[in-house]
Amino acid sequence: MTTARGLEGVVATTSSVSSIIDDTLTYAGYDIDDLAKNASFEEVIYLLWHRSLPTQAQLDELKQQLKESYDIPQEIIEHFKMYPIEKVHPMAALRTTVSLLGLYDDEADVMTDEANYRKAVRIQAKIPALVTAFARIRKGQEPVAPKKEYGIAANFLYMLSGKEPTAVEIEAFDKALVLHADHELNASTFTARVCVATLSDIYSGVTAALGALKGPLHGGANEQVMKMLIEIGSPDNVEPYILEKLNKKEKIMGFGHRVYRQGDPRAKHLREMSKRLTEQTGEPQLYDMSVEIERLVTGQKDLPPNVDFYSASVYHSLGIEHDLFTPIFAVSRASGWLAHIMEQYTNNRLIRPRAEYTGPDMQKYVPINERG
Ligand SMILES: CC(=O)SCCNC(=O)CCNC(=O)[C@H](O)C(C)(C)COP(=O)(O)OP(=O)(O)OC[C@H]1O[C@@H](n2cnc3c(N)ncnc32)[C@H](O)[C@@H]1OP(=O)(O)O
Ligand SMILES: O=C([O-])CC(=O)C(=O)O
Repeated sequence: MTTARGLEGVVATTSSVSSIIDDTLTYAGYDIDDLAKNASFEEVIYLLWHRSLPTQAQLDELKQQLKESYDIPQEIIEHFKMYPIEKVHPMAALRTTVSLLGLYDDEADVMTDEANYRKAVRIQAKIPALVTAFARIRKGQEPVAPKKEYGIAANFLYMLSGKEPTAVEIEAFDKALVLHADHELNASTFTARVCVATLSDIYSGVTAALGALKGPLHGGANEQVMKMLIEIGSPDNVEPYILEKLNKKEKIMGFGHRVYRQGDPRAKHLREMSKRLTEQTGEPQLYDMSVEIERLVTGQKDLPPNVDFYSASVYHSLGIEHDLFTPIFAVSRASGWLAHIMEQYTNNRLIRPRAEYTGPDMQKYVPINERG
């Protein structure tokens, strides 16, 4: 048996959802650069779930289905109110309440393709309301009901603040959702596929994926990037801060990637958005610091930024609280998880690798009163 630590380089499944080939990312064959420029998040959801871009009628139908499912059960609002709120991270709240949503779905354990698609629509539609309701309740505010005329991006911003978002904010947020929607067999998607490959239900798969996304080596990195920008404080402090971290062999959040070597194609879009938005909000130093960090980390370690690096200053510029950055990633990535879960069901085999044993040799049981 050969051991691949972290499964590096192991091809664990076939998939037609997305690909990373020679540092180019595609969703069902469409280059991410093309989609970032032209597609809406709802179009991308359709693309990931059907592997083709929708006609206008197909897009309208999906949007309608999503809108009909925007609301979350009142029981979940009441549940949020029972949390020890000051101690609960929004990713923990989201992970818990996606699982809870399954209790209120009569089809939770119905395993037909049609029922799974209907549940995918419901989960995708409700995650924004879960994130924004929790974000408000923890501040003593009532949740804001979704507006049926809004798409997912506009609705998220609206439900979070209770104010009408501007066209610039909606466009930026929608593009961020497009850029984060899927990424081949990343850790959270793999987790989802492992879970549902036991023929467990779709809520279990998304709940498991949320647990994996939460970690700082994966989706949780975007919140850590913002923490670092705040700690650094000013462009002058970037060099001593980064060099000290690198000397101590600490990781710089938002850099490096298991698959990309030349760089993450999504980062340049977020970099450009960060420049524009930080200028508009009067905090250009956040972008300046980010660029200086990139120059140093790339120069010293040859590690380019990943999707999480510039997304931090983008979300901050949209007025979003920093511990909501990873839940926002989940709002988008749910679309990819759901595509992969449905793909796994249609061509399922249990996922069960082996471990190379490194424990003690065969031993004889010793009764407890004879142990030294
Ligand atoms: C959406 C996403 O999930 S994108 C990734 C988000 N995560 C982060 O930004 C966290 C920081 N980055 C990392 O921890 C890693 O680059 C990962 C987890 C993304 C990829 O990890 P792996 O492929 O397992 O690489 P691994 O952690 O083994 O690193 C290889 C080498 O590069 C170094 N390295 C990797 N990333 C970084 C970093 N961000 N800062 C400093 N050094 C790094 C490691 O210290 C290691 O050095 P060594 O060989 O001298 O020990
Ligand atoms: O693919 C990965 O390993 C992590 C990543 O960039 C993502 O999930 O978007």
